[in-house]
Amino acid sequence: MIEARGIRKTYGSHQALKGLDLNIKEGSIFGLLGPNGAGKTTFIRILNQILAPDEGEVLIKGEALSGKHISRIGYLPEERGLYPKMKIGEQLLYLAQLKGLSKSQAKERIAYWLKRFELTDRVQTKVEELSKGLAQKVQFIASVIHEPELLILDEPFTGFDPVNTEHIKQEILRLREEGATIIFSTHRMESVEELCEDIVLINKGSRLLGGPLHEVKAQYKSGWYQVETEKEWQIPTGKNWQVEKLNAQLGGKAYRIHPEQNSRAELLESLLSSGLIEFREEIPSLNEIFIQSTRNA
Ligand SMILES: Nc1ncnc2c1ncn2[C@@H]1O[C@H](COP(=O)(O)OP(=O)(O)OP(=O)(O)O)[C@@H](O)[C@H]1O
Repeated sequence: MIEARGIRKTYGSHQALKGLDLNIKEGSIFGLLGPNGAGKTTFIRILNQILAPDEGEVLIKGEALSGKHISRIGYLPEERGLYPKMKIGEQLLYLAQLKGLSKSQAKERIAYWLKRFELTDRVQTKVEELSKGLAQKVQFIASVIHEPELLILDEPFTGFDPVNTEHIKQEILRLREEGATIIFSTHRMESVEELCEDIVLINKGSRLLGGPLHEVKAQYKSGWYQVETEKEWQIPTGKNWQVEKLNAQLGGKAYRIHPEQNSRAELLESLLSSGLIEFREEIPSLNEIFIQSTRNA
């Protein structure tokens, strides 16, 4: 859906993007990650054509990104941009028409979305009279009202309570099911783990790592296992395995074990003879991967 090649952007003497390359698959939820100041917003602004790159190109379905794509993109910016004095209904009507909907189409979709978000009775309420979470819902509606093919969500969960966060997650998944490609930028790694198939982590304007989330996680495995056995377990003789004792959770004996490479089968066999209750490979969280990789960069 999106191919970015060699994107460079400089503000004054500061290079915000230093030749960024990335690919985003059609119909996927793509995590655009990176520490503060990495260049994520700059890239998002380039996709939205608020900024032009100094060098490089962005292709959308193989075509150079241009003005004609604007109505096919939806954007939920991190800095929210609603007019505080406008009523919700008027506000959405205005924004939907800006994205190319006719008045009657816009009214129909507004009614549909306000109902979905239980805001129908607030249609005459001014944005400034809404709580942060309700205003966020209106902003979310504004970004999806024209049924964009590409939806860019910058920190979409800010200001939402856990129930509304879950509601928005379900809406995002539903939009993906309906065919939208979604770019999701956030510092909340646990929601990236829940939603994204592919990620890119950018740091200081360049790609640090990326790919399918499960492959990224596999690359960062430490080789440690957490296990619980019914009986005391002894390391088989002649093995140079590292072992730490843990608190048992299931009434047995618990360990953290790092066998030598390619010894997983042997480890399992040995544990089985002590009555294996639980066996779990330690998979690093995306949060750990983020911290470790950006610290080492
Ligand atoms: N208009 C601007 N003028 C000058 N420098 C800018 C401007 N906008 C961004 N920058 C700088 O460019 C770099 C990248 O900023 P950008 O906003 O793209 O980062 P980000 O990854 O979105 O960060 P955050 O996670 O903090 O939102 C930063 O060093 C920032 O200070």
